[in-house]
Amino acid sequence: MSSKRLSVVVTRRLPEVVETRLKELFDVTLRDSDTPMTREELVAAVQEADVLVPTVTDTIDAGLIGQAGPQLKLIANFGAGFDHIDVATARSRGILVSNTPGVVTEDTADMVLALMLGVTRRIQEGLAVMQAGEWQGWAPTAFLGGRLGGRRLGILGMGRIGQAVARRAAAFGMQIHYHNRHRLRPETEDALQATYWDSLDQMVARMDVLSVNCPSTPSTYHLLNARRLKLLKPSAVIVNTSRGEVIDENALTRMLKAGDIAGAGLDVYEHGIKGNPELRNMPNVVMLPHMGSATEEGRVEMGEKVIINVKTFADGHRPPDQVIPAML
Ligand SMILES: NC(=O)C1=CN([C@@H]2O[C@H](COP(=O)(O)OP(=O)(O)OC[C@H]3O[C@@H](n4cnc5c(N)ncnc54)[C@H](O)[C@@H]3O)[C@@H](O)[C@H]2O)C=CC1
Ligand SMILES: O=C(O)C(=O)CO
Repeated sequence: MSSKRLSVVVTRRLPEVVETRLKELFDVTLRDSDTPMTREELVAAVQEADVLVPTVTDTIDAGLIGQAGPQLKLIANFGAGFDHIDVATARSRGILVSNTPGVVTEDTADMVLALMLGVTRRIQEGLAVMQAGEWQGWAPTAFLGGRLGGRRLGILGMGRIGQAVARRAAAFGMQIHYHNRHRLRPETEDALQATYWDSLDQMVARMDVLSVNCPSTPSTYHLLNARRLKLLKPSAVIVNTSRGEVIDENALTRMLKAGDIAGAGLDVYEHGIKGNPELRNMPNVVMLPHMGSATEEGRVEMGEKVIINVKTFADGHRPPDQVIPAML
């Protein structure tokens, strides 16, 4: 397939430099407004495109893939997570799927540490007092938080981002623990000085901070359900930058309200962009609008990965970041 003639439809605005390069390489349809496509627009896109470039806000489910024209051959996602794409249905119709892993790792791990500090050092409360002009001056007993150093960090999902979190947290003097689908190789475990827990229940019960870094898949849906959340120590803090669906958000909200855990740092939500209104006004909850990977540099690198995936496909090869259903 000649890359010049490949028809590529992009569902959201991307950094200008990425859009310019896409225009140079392909017959590309870019989005004018920075809003998600409607379902009707997505249907039209899969009926005309050889390659669809969606992102994490698009639902590419079996119903949509079923309406795709026979020309659709690649879904090149702008994003690392691919829980919004029905990869198995795409595969069954001969449509390849690719994503953008790796380039989001360090920025997202930075944000995990920012959320940890935000909650444990009460940054939100301090900020609110300063913004309201209500600061009464330094006091020995004001705004006392907890020290990260010496605390036990449990990482659920020790992949790229989980390991980048471990490296940062170790530099803060935290003790690193993890639960993962597969145990790491001994040399990797040694390098990270990380302790493996086969039992997620046992790890959850012993941690001071729990960072959620696994993908959203059928097997991780509500992995942190009400029963498991109750195992957390009342002094524990939970940080989620993976996907909202991994935590039962209603159960988490109830526990935070009851003071059954100390706090939460959240970048992603189970109940959509409006979030869970009850969470919003809690001083011990730091909420961000899904901005874990949001750096100028990272977004350009994500675009470059998309371009490499599409170009490689156009040149007759499998995209380097091909996603396969077994990865779920
Ligand atoms: N907040 C943000 O802006 C961003 C969020 N993400 C989210 O972070 C997730 C992780 O990204 P990466 O670290 O790059 O993925 P990765 O694939 O490198 O790591 C995920 C790890 O989770 C483990 N895992 C999968 N299922 C599990 C289970 N049932 N129990 C325990 N461990 C399990 C895997 O074995 C793997 O080690 C993405 O899938 C995405 O949802 C990614 C980038 C930015
Ligand atoms: O890449 C992802 O999966 C995100 O959530 C945004 O970078």
